[in-house]
Amino acid sequence: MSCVIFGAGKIARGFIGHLLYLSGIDFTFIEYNDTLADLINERGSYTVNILGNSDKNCVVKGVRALKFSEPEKITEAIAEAECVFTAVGGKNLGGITELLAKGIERKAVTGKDLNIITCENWKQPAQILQDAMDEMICQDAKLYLEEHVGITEAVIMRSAIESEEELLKKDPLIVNVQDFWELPVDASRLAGKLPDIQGLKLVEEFTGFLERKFYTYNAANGTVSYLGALLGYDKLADAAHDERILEVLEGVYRETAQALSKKHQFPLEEQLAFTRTSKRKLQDYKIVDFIERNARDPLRKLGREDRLVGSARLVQEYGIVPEHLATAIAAAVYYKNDSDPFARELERIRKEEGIDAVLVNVCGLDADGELGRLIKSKIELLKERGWINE
Ligand SMILES: NC(=O)c1ccc[n+]([C@@H]2O[C@H](COP(=O)([O-])OP(=O)(O)OC[C@H]3O[C@@H](n4cnc5c(N)ncnc54)[C@H](O)[C@@H]3O)[C@@H](O)[C@H]2O)c1
Ligand SMILES: O=P(O)(O)OC[C@@H](O)[C@@H](O)[C@H](O)[C@H](O)CO
Repeated sequence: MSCVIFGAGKIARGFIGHLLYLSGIDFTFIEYNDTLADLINERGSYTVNILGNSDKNCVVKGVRALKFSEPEKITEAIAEAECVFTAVGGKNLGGITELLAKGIERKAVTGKDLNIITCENWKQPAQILQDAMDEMICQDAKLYLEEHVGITEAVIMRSAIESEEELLKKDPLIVNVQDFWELPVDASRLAGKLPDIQGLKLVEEFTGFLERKFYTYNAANGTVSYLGALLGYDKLADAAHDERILEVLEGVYRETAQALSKKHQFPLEEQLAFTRTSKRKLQDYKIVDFIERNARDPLRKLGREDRLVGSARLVQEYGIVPEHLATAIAAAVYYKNDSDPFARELERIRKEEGIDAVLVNVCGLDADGELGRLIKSKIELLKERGWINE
């Protein structure tokens, strides 16, 4: 029995690889970055640090990685696997479809079930892969794809964070993770059975779970991070205790909870309780997480379907004015970080082409539409407060 994990980054190593190792399941990472793949093969092991519960720290041993430049070996690994996970980032899913299709075609010869589980913060990642496979798979493997391949989603609630410089010197593959162990997976799209993986929880009524998590937890992370960055914070939990940020955060929770409970027909109280678990996590000092990690790649995080603009649009659809989400978006538009190429590009667009260009080309909004105007009014408000000084 074996599994394959596309990606060998923080979630791949710090959650999926960790759970598979604890379950005694053999697995192979498939990594785009050759240097990272080489490092994994050279060292063959890495440490997972459980934040606030070091008794549970774990050395994951016997690990190996294939590079994207080894398509034949990747095809073989997928053909031998029972389950394929992806943790590459939603925007990179298109970069793995060719390899995945080849693997499925090879696996078709065996006629055995294969499940593919996305582990991404993204809108409908399983559907993206399903559509791509439907289009790419050769005629001979089409029936196999239909009857024996499940393409489904997991919701990743554990945070996996880069470790401290000192520890990285000893083990460059080390990952710091939240003391959280459950991996919910949409059961309705599976083909046959999954291997017995510690923490994996099959959820029959999955509808909207990923969207609820994305537009609650990640919208909240974005809010705290982009406002926190403006106010000079470095760590997430510190920013999540600042009363000025909390006021916006509580408003964001109210807005998203109302829309999500209406859309997915959950009682509002249940959705509000979910927001409280998000707030507790954000404020947990044991989870040493950084504004920079959470704010990183603002071009993606300001995208039309992503955590802030996506949730603001959803909120509007349900007749609610996304006042607080618009404040968070205004802060994100002004995110600066010279060491992040995506933040540098955002700054360039903002300064050279103007706010409307950010709203149109980054956020996919009409700059003079209701949300566009609301965001611009919040930018003015943040300037008046002295939070934006540009
Ligand atoms: N880190 C977290 O706390 C966390 C929590 C929940 C969900 N997620 C989600 O998990 C996914 C992975 O996040 P992560 O934090 O592990 O990121 P990461 O950057 O640490 O890892 C992503 C890995 O994918 C590799 N990759 C594979 N194919 C690629 C391609 N075609 N182009 C570019 N890179 C490619 C990268 O080289 C990198 O090693 C994302 O969708 C993220 O939103 C992360
Ligand atoms: O992983 P990203 O870059 O999509 O987003 C950064 C964080 O919001 C994210 O990793 C959360 O910590 C994680 O989704 C757990 O809720």
